[in-house]
Amino acid sequence: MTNNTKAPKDITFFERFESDILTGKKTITIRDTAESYFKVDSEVQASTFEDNRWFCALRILSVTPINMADLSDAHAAQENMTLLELKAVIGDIYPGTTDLFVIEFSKLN
Ligand SMILES: CC(=O)Nc1cc[nH]c(=O)n1
Repeated sequence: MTNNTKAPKDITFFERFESDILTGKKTITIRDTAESYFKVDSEVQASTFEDNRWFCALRILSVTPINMADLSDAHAAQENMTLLELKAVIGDIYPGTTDLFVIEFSKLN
């Protein structure tokens, strides 16, 4: 039997976000549809994108669709950025993409 359900246990972050996650300053990540499949309440292992180095486990608290235009100061605060910085970062990572997902998490260890 083939199971095509995606149930990934891992998520990668750019190294520059690692310390903010470990210190609890960054509690969301904004991803495109390709990375919107995380299950609420699941535990995922966080590694660096650059060298795939594990740095912590996370609990997924919510996965919420959002349009780029609706990103707010509250989202920026959860990313430890200004809204201007957040929109620039997301625009760099996902150029031309407006359909996004806010993935809220808590650090487990
Ligand atoms: C590797 C990668 O895409 N990392 C991202 C993307 C968006 N937000 C974030 O916190 N980290």
